Amino acid sequence: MSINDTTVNNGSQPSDDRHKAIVFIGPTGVGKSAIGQAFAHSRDIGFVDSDAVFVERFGSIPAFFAEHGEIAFREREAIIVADILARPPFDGPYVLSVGGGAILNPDTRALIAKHTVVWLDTELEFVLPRLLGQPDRPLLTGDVAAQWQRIADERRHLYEESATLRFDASTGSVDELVQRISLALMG
Ligand SMILES: Nc1ncnc2c1ncn2[C@@H]1O[C@H](COP(=O)(O)OP(=O)(O)O)[C@@H](O)[C@H]1O
Ligand SMILES: O=C(O)C1=C[C@@H](OP(=O)(O)O)[C@@H](O)[C@H](O)C1
Ligand SMILES: [Mg+2]
Repeated sequence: MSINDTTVNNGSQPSDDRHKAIVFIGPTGVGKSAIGQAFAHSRDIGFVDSDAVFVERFGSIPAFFAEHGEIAFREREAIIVADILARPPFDGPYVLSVGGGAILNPDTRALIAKHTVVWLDTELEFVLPRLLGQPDRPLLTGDVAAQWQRIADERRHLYEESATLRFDASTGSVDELVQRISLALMG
């Protein structure tokens, strides 16, 4: 199965462009953190990753999952995203990359709907080599391929409903993807 490169919805736009975020969502391993950061750098705007903020505040994500469980993680993740969007650490537009499960929270979905939401989409075959090399994702235990596919399938409708723009991030370098996303966003 292949994914069409881009799909643009007429998503709601924030009233105040000064604080407009470009929010990267999508399944774990697709490149939200790497591409979000490179995209921000290319446009000389701020970048924040909600997982990085989580680690600053609460330490390692796998250790937190092991000690407190997913529900506790989700509660803190939702608060972090809400804090960033309410009080952005930058003046002007900025990029926010969230964790793959952030969109599970309905309040988070409502908050990001006021911004430009870029869904980085892909399929298992493209991310699996990366995931196998990075055993730091607490939901991907045991059969990593089966777990990734199950989680991606469960969340797909939430990515779809949240996205302003869907982008096939399966192939291409980070810099190439940044250029393609820029073109798709700016026209
Ligand atoms: N297009 C790409 N090409 C090559 N490596 C990539 C690409 N996108 C991401 N990566 C690498 O894959 C890994 C997972 O990317 P990451 O940005 O952490 O994904 P996410 O935040 O969506 O989980 C990182 O090591 C990253 O550098
Ligand atoms: O998919 C998920 O539920 C998660 C994805 C991770 O972020 P990335 O999507 O950036 O890997 C991180 O938030 C945590 O391990 C949970
Ligand atoms: Mg990430």
